[in-house]
Amino acid sequence: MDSIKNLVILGATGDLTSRLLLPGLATLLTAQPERQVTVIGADRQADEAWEQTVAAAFGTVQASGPAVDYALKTSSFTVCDATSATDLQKLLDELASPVCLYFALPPQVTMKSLEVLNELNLPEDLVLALEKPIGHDLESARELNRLVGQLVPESQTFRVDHFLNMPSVHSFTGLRFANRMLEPLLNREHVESIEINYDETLGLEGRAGFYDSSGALRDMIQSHLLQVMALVMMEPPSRIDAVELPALTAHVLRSTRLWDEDPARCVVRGRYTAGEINGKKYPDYISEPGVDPEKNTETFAQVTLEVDSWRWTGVPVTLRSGKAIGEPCKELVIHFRRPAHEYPQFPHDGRVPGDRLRLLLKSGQLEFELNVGGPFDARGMNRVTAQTDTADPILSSYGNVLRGILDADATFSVRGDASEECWRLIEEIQRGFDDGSVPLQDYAAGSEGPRLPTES
Ligand SMILES: O=P(O)(O)OC[C@H]1O[C@@H](O)[C@H](O)[C@@H](O)[C@@H]1O
Repeated sequence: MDSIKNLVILGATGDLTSRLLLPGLATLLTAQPERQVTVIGADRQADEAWEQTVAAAFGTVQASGPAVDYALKTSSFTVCDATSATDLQKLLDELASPVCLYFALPPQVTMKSLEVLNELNLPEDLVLALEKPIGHDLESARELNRLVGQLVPESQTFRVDHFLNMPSVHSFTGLRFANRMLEPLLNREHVESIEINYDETLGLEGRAGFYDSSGALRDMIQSHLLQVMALVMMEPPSRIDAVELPALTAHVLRSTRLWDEDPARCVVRGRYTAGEINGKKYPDYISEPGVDPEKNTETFAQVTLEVDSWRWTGVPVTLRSGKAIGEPCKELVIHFRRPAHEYPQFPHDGRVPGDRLRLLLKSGQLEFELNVGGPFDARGMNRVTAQTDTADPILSSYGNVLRGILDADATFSVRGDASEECWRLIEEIQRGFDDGSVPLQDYAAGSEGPRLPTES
């Protein structure tokens, strides 16, 4: 399929468009000056300031060059109710194919819109881009995937996950397969445990409407962290393409189960209470406007899993994400096993600690924490941290997302069955929430989060 020239954003007046989609597109257009993309903003109400919105969003990333100028010149806004058959048919009839419909809409509206599209004559090469959440449980995810499958083939369906498209996550894939230092070690023989942590200082930030029905488990673990885990732990692909990666990441997710049958022993959940971070005061989560205290929504979730496969059985993988955390880590950490043999000349009678590789997800910086020093060196053995700065990416996460969509390349998109596997796991965890075996612990905003199972 030709690369897509007409990008329709449904829900264009929303925050996602101005904060992430348009700046992401601008990074792509700056990097690829020959690309011609026309952005059509669409929403129920007219937006007289659309051109300024596009220009301002492009300005946030210092976009420049012919592709940026072309997009600024050709962009337009159209009034379109995404749940109206007449509006959608008119919109599609007026645009030259191939077209992408990007659903930057609340999930219920997206679902309604997909149902309406099912009644229309759709162009054969129509591409659909769907934001998370894909459903709210396993059954609704299946229903959504079934509906989308009636509209367009899977290869034209993009379930967006911007973590899968983070520059740091892409560069880890490069590090793993572009040299021999890492891939031979990534298995149960050499790896002790893996952590993926995404703690944020952010609190609710006025998002109760969405977040209070979601919580940390669904907002962050169901989607982003499980996807990153699957990419990091997949078998080596024979090609890096939209056939291999979605198949291999789905394989990891199918092999994943809770570390312990009893969620109480491998899941932690918490909710922040009042506190302060960097001089900013946070109220109790339950006092935030729009929050329903009866919902018991968690703002912190930690889950330990096992990928039950020849490569990974026995290696605990912990995924963690919390809001209002004092010193937030956003990282992938691979803990290696200790050396296979002990030498009395080494510290602690030879029991030196295992090495550690840490990837900072936001900056892309890599840290290797290694044991170094000679056995007869009077100074003894040291730990050194070597840092590799891979920051300054050309495309932002959403730039990568949009490159994939506009080139109809689903290599870093979430396949339907993978989204369902994630819900299978979430439902197992949810059972521990519902029966009270995983208590909702309080933690003060600004602290490290709730107490973990190993802490007294
Ligand atoms: O750090 P980033 O790229 O903004 O991603 C984190 C955000 O990802 C979003 O998908 C979640 O809904 C937010 O709650 C979260 O804060």
